[in-house]
Amino acid sequence: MTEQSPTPTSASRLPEPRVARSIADTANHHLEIDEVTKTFGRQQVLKGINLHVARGGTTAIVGPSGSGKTTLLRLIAGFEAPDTGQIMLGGRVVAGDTWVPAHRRNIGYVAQDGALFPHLTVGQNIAFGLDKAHGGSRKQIAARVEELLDMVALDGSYAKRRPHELSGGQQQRIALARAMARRPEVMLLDEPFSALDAGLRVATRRAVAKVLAKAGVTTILVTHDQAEALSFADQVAVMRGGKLAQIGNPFVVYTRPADRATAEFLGDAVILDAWLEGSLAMCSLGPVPVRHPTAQGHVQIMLRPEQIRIAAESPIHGTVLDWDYFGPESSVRIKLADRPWDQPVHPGMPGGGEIITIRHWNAAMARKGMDLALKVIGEGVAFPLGEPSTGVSTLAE
Ligand SMILES: Nc1ncnc2c1ncn2[C@@H]1O[C@H](COP(=O)(O)OP(=O)(O)OP(=O)(O)O)[C@@H](O)[C@H]1O
Repeated sequence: MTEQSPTPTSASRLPEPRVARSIADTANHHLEIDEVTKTFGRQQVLKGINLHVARGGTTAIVGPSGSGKTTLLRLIAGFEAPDTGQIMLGGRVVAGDTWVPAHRRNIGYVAQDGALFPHLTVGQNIAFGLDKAHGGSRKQIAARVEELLDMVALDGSYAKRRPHELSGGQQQRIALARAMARRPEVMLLDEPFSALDAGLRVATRRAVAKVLAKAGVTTILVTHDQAEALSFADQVAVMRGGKLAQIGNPFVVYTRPADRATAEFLGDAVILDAWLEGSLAMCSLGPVPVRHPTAQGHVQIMLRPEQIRIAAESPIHGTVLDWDYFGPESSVRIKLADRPWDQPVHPGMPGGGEIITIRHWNAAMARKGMDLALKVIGEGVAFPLGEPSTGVSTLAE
C-alpha cells in the first residue's frame, strides 16, 4: 500500500444528517409531530421537531437539561400550543390548523413527583382521575379504584392510606393509576422515576412499563437518564438544543450514534483519531471495521469501552495507569503503546500513546504498570473530524 495524503472529504462537505421521524411503519402511527416549533420570549426552545410514535409503542425522549423535552411533552398534552407545525393524534389534528384542548385529547400525564393530593386518601386520589363517564355509583367507583390499584400491583387496603404513608415508588404507581383511570390512549411520563433511589427506580420502572404494555397504551417517557431511556423504550429520540439529533431503536442509537455528542450522551465512549479507507479504520487499537461510514480519510472513531477486551495475545498493547474498582467490574485507564501497527503513516494520524478507559470484570487483570494485550470486538463508528464534543462521559483523553 502506498502512502496517501488526506483527501478533502471532511466534515464541512457532508450534508446535514437526516433524522427519520420514526422507526415504525407509517400505517401504524398513533402520534405524529411534524415541524413543530415553540418560542418562549426570545428563546426558541423547539426548532422543528419531527417525531412519529407507533400505536402501543414506547418512546423515550432523552436529552440534557434544558434541551426542550418537557416543553415537547406539554405540547403533546395540550398544555401549550406550538408556534408552527402540527400534532396529530390517531389521524386527527389536535394542534396546528385546529386546536383540541387538553381534556379532549385522552392523554394521561404523570409528573416527576407524582403530584398526589396530600390531603386526600389514595382511593380519593385515584377516584379524582375518574370523570363522570367512568365514575358511576360509589360502589362502582370503589370497584374501579380497586381494579386500578390491582393494575399497579397494590392491594385494595392501600385505598385508605394517605400519600405520606407510601414509599416514593408506591406514590408513583398511584400517580400512574390515577392517570390510567380515564383509560387514556396515550400516556406521557415526565421523569416519573427521577426522585426514586436506584433500586426502587428500576423496580418501579419495570412495574410501570408492564402496566402500560398490558393496557396497550402508547407511551412517551421523558428522561435525562440514558440507561433508563435505553431499557424502557422501543424507540429512543435524542434531543439536543431543541432538535432531535437521532431517532432509533435503543440498540441502534447506542451502538451507531449519529454524531459524537449523541455517542457521548448515551454512554461512555472511547474516541480515537483514525484513518478510514473504505470500511476499515486504522487507529491505535489496530484495524477496526466501520459500518456505513459517512466520511473517509482522517476521522474520529468511536468504540464503547466494553468493545475493548484484554486478550491473551495481540499486537496491540497498552500499560495500565490506574483503575477504579466498582465491584462487578473495574474501570481501567490504559496508555496505548506507540505506533502499534505496521502500516503506512498518514498525515494527521496518531502515533499511538493515547489514554483510554476500558472495563474489566477481573480487577486482578489490571494492576498499575501491567502491560496488557488488547483487542477490539465488533464495529466502530466513524465521525468526521471537527464534530464538537459535549464533554460528557468521554473516556478517551
Ligand atoms: N413557560 C416557559 N416560559 C419561559 N421559558 C420556558 C418555559 N418553559 C420552558 N422554558 C425554557 O425552555 C427551555 C427548555 O425547557 P424544558 O423544561 O422543556 O427542558 P427539559 O429538556 O425538559 O429540561 P429538564 O431536563 O431540566 O427538565 C429552558 O431554557 C426553559 O427555561
